[in-house]
Order: sequence, then structure tokens, then C-alpha cells
Amino acid sequence: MASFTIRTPCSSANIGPGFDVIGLALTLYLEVRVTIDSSTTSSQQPLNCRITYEDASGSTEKISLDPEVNLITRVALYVLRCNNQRAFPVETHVHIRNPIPLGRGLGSSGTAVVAGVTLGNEIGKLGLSKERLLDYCLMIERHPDNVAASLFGGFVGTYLNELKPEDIARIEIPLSEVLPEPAGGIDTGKQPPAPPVGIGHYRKFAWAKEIKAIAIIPDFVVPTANARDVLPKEYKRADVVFNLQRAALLPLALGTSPPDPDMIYLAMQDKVHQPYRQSLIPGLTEILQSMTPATQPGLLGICLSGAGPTILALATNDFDDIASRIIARFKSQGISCQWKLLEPAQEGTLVDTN
Ligand SMILES: Nc1ncnc2c1ncn2[C@@H]1O[C@H](COP(=O)(O)OP(=O)(O)O)[C@@H](O)[C@H]1O
Ligand SMILES: N[C@@H](CCOP(=O)(O)O)C(=O)O
Repeated sequence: MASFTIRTPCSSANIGPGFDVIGLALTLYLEVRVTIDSSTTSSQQPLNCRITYEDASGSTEKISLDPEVNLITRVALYVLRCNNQRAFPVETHVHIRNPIPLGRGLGSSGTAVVAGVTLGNEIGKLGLSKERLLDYCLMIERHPDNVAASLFGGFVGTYLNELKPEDIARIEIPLSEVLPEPAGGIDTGKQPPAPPVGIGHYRKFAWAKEIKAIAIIPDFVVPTANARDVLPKEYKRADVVFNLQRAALLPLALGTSPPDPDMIYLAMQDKVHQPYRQSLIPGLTEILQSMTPATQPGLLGICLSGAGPTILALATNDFDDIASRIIARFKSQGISCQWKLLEPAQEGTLVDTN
């Protein structure tokens, strides 16, 4: 009986001005426990894979237990099929424990994609590096901020290489936010080609040890794809420059100890995505403007986590007060919330052989 456990941290992307560029892995982990009973020679399970799922987040979404449909296993199958393997080993049991609220802006889909490519790598004994696994992730989730943070850990800046037209034209996996089809596209029995090499890259930034992350998580879902659909296709130059100025400062601001509240508060402002997502998140603008370091002890900066609706508040102390004030604002909109105090998950995705 072989077994291993994959542990992947969630992520908060953008951190204000760093839309589709900056991500922060946080200490809330998806766990995928895998056992393979090599003593048996046949399996009653489709693709030899039995899935059990434990939701520890309070999400109500019903997660598929079909290996071709479940996001984690279908991504694993995509990786296997790109490497000429078509199923899991006989009698594979995949138990998923997920404390990451779904569709709330904590990178649950990116976390699942990262866990999926890691699962495919381990099951297929492929020996692929994390850097190569990032290419597979980016064939599925095209913005690198969430997946790079969950894969490598810490506070990261990311960029995509310009893809050749023939690579962009490849359709074995729809280049969409999340796989809408069974892994590897429709299973034509043919091996899909592996992704182009070196699609995405990252660099880790320093993080000041005093800074903690408060995630205020409203009890409603904003699918990331919907929150991307509301964004404009073109921007005023002044708004682009506004974000560039702040994104350039953000890594230094969050890596400097002791933290400078005024610098961090300014560096976390955005005009590229948050103003447009107000239509999906009642009260967002007022909440983001409701507190400053001058009016809220302990607060450093505040932004939408990923595509929302979660609010990320970075602070050094007074965490309960900060959370309570933001929760009260959502409550005035008729929205209830949970909140969590988290820290950067510096190690990224880990595989423990049990
Ligand atoms: N652990 C998981 N197992 C299966 N599907 C998942 C898992 N995590 C996320 N998903 C899928 O991803 C969707 C959420 O993705 P998305 O809209 O990008 O929100 P976010 O990434 O902000 O949580 C969920 O509705 C679910 O379909
Ligand atoms: N840059 C993306 C980040 C999406 O993060 P998620 O946690 O909401 O999936 C965006 O802002 O669309």
C-alpha cells in the first residue's frame, strides 16, 4: 500500500494594484491524501480512482466525485495524458479535505489546479519540477498570480512569456479560467501534447514579519470568471499609471520592517479591477474607503482578495477590531461574514510520503 499527502496553501491575489501579477500564499491548506492499494489487480472505480471529499469551509457547492469531472483529479488526468498515461493506478483512493471557501477570492480554484498537477506528477512518477508544473497550471488557469503563490509559496510577483501564435492556438485544453471539459480535452484516446515550456515565471519577495493577513469572507460566491467579465477591455492611461506606480512600490512596502502604514496603505490602492467589481460586491467601495491607518489602529492596508468578495486587511495588531468594523459594514448591506487571521505560507505546496 503506497500513500502520500499533498498540502497546498490558498492564495490572495492582486493585493490591490497587482492585478494578475502579485499573489500571496496564506496558511489555509487544501489537503489531498492518496492511497494506492497495489495488492489488487482490478478496480470497480472509473479510471481506477475513488474520490472522497470533506468540505471544511462551510461551502454548500456539491463537488463532483467523478474523476473526469472533479477539478483536482481531472487536472491530474490532464498531466498524466500529456505524458502518455491514461488512468490512475488500480485502486487509487483520493481523499480531499478542503477548508478553503469556494468562489470567495481565496484562490480555491488555483489551489485545486496546483494540487491536481502535483497529483498527476506524483501518480505518474513524472519527476517534473515545480517550474514545469507551473506551465501545466497556466494551460488551465491563465492568470499566474494564484497558482504561482500556491505552488511556490510566499509573496510572489509573476509574469508570462509571450506565447508563439501556434502555442496560443493550441486547443487540447481550452485556455480558460478553469477546465470546462474532462481533462486533456475530450478524451480522443490520443495523447495531448505537453504544454509549451516556460510559459510563466515568478520571483519571491520579502515579507515583513510583523504583518498579518485578516481575511473577511462574506457568505456569498463571486465566480472569478464573472468578476473578470465585468472588467473593461481598455483603460485610461492615468489609471494604468496609477496602478504601475503602486505596484512598483508594493513589494518594498510589504518587505520593509518595521512596516510603514502610510506607504503600505497607498501602495495597496487600485483603479484597474476593484472599482468595476463594486457591481458584484455590495458596499465594496465604502468598505475599502472606510478605514485608514490614521483612523484604525493596527491597520496597514486594505484591498479586495483576488476577485472577491473576500476583503484582505493587512495589519500588525487590533485584528479583532479591524475584522469587526468590516463585518459591520457588510452586515449593513445584509451580508454575513466569517473571518480568519492568516500568515504567509512560505513553503508552498508540499508532498509528504506517509
Ligand atoms: N478543492 C476543490 N475541488 C474541486 N473543485 C474545486 C475545488 N476548489 C475549487 N473548485 C472549483 O473552483 C470553483 C471556484 O473557483 P473560482 O470561481 O475561481 O473562485 P476562487 O478561486 O476565488 O475560490 C468552485 O466553484 C469549484 O467548482
Ligand atoms: N487576478 C485574478 C485573481 C483571481 O483570484 P481568485 O482568488 O478570485 O480566484 C483576478 O482578479 O481576476
